[in-house]
Amino acid sequence: MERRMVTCTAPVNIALIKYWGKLDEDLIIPLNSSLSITLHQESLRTTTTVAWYEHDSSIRMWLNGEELDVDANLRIRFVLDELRSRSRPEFRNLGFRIASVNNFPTAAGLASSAAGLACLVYTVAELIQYKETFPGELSSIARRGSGSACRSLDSGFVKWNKGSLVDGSDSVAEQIVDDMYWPEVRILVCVVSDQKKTTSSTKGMRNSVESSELLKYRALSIVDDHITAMEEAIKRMDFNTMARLTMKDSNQFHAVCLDTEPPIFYLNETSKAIISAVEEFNAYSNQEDINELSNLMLRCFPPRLSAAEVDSSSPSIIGRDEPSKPLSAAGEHVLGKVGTRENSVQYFIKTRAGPGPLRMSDTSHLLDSESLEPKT
Ligand SMILES: Nc1ncnc2c1ncn2[C@@H]1O[C@H](COP(=O)(O)OP(=O)(O)OP(=O)(O)O)[C@@H](O)[C@H]1O
Ligand SMILES: C[C@@](O)(CCOP(=O)(O)OP(=O)(O)O)CC(=O)O
Repeated sequence: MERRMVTCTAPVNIALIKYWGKLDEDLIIPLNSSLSITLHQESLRTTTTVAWYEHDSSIRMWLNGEELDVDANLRIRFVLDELRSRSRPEFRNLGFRIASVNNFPTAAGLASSAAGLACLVYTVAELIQYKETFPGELSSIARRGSGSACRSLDSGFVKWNKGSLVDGSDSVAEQIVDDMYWPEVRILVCVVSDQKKTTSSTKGMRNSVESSELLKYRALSIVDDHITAMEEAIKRMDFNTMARLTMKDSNQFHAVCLDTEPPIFYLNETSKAIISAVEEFNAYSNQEDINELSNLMLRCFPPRLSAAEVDSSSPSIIGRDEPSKPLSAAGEHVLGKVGTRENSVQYFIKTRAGPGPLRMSDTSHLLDSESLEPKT
């Protein structure tokens, strides 16, 4: 049999209206619909290579060079078994060899599970040459790997409909507009910490479902209206409404975290100072220019790392070595109020909306074609 190996990349998505809480833990059916922006893969991406293994049905997988215990990772197993069962009959007893790398910190709140599981699903689907039998079918498989992953299979702005069927089959993602629709939108990611979060999203949302009264109110009475308003704002390219709703939802999500027993603290003093600085900047100016904002952020939060220390190949990283530029009057005003906090931010990533998963050429494979282990 011809050896088949496929390599693809997939994007990170950042929720503007957040998914937090499951109606069904096993099926990963969310309590509420959510909506995200797909970030450009020139900045943040997962790359995954999947190869068939002809000798038996075993699965081995390496994440960022370290071998994973696939048997212990039920979600990855589920996704792979689900897709393998949809391959041609002669392939169903074969194994997989998989290598994946994230070009950004894993499990630090930068949606690595979203990019990672979306990439895995897309790459295996390419390998087995699977065509969706209904719109969103691949997103419903990715959802079983990690809820937010279902939103990383499309470009631009994407909505995950919670659905209403008990088996979760209509809990799928759909694109609102693609990445070319509103090309002016820019995203500045402030990496405050690149360490693993102390509470994973899965555990955190489980605790919130069990203990937060605010979460129930949010899911039942607030989110649907916010999703409708957000979708309309995106379609008419109304930046102020989109930004206001995004902040409202993010603050509400952190309020739910505080309302959880035991309380979850994802924001630290630096994240709060960043929020205040952006609020000041918006209140004082009509500036929609990302360069103005990033100049100000660099002055208020001079980063600890240089771009080369993070990833010398990425043009989107703004680090310690970025030359500082003169501030506008608004910037000077905010800097005067907020002050300077050296080394509290690791680095910044300036990016924009981008495409969904992409298939790479054969020269990009992460696995050695003979040993089927990661290339060194
Ligand atoms: N490239 C990848 N391929 C497959 N699985 C991955 C990949 N990257 C991350 N994961 C899985 O996702 C887990 C991390 O998910 P977790 O939800 O804790 O963090 P996060 O996604 O970075 O943060 P958040 O969901 O809050 O944005 C990893 O432990 C691993 O199981
Ligand atoms: C705060 C969030 O990023 C939570 C993401 O949670 P996950 O999708 O990582 O959770 P699981 O479904 O348990 O894998 C909000 C969001 O992306 O919508």
